[in-house]
Amino acid sequence: MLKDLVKSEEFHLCTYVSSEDGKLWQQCVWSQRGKECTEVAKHYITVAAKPEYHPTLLNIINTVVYYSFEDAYRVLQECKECIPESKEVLELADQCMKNSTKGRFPVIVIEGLDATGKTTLTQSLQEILRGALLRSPPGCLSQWRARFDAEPPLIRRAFYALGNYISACDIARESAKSPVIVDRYWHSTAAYAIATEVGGTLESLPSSHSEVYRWPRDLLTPDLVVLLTVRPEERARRLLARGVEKTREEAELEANNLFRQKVEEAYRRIQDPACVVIDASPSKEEVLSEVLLLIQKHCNL
Ligand SMILES: Nc1nc2c(ncn2[C@@H]2O[C@H](COP(=O)(O)OP(=O)(O)OP(=O)(O)O)[C@@H](O)[C@H]2O)c(=O)[nH]1
Ligand SMILES: Nc1ncnc2c1ncn2[C@@H]1O[C@H](COP(=O)(O)OP(=O)(O)O)[C@@H](O)[C@H]1O
Repeated sequence: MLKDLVKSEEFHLCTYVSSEDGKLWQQCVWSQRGKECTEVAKHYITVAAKPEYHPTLLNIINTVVYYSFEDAYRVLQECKECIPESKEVLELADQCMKNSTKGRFPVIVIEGLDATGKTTLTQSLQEILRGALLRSPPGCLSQWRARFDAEPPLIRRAFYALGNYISACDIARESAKSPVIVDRYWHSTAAYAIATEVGGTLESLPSSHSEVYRWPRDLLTPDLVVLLTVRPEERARRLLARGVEKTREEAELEANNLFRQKVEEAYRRIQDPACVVIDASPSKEEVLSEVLLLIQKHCNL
């Protein structure tokens, strides 16, 4: 490109030089074919204060993380012409009560990266607590999941957000009858969206008090959220042993340690309710008994 510039009749070029006193200057030069370069401007470069939010954060709220049913619903409404499946998702969303209210029984959400043991633990908890086992996105959306996973973040995350609201409707109904165990819910939606959208290192994640981690006002709040964590090598061993096809994001988690760390850190920063972190590396039986103790303590069960 530079050689194309030099061939052109005239061009402007900026270079950065430091003066003896250590100051940094931007020197803009202008040149005409065959003539000497002429300095046209010289600017002193100063260090700006670190912005409150990482630039990639500014477009997260309500474009990849949704904080109300309406915001997520509106995105899929816009997609009805180009993604016909949106109509059916919206019809299911229409049937769910907005602002579903939790029943008198406790609602426990189990979160964690793939292969941390959520499926195993939630099935055992369902049996022991004689509760209902739900998941987000709910089964009624499974047939369209791959379709929306292929869409850009704006649409994909709206799909998962609506999935949480539809699951919330099921949680409200079931928690009137028995304890409810949920395999993934809002924390997964927010953590994967934030970790995917925020570039850079762990330091680029919004600070723990950022509004990006707040719980949606209109989404049913669980009594307890347990985050299962496992050492990366143990998780890889379990994934291999399970031999199940990974989602694109799981493949990404495998390949990209930084992305995995960002997802886990985003999980930990979400508030109201915050996750209770459990090391799920021990045996299934040990993990189960630790989580049961936690449930007894938090939910008086
Ligand atoms: N459930 C859920 N999954 C999401 C969401 N956003 C992204 N994902 C992706 O979907 C993958 C897992 O979806 P699941 O339906 O839980 O698939 P699974 O095989 O049951 O995963 P495990 O529950 O970890 O066994 C996650 O690992 C993410 O890569 C979300 O909002 N909710
Ligand atoms: N505590 C544990 N110790 C050893 N292996 C486990 C444990 N929990 C689950 N597993 C095994 O790890 C694999 C992934 O577990 P799974 O429950 O499917 O995780 P997730 O639902 O989080 O993806 C399965 O083969 C399962 O049998």
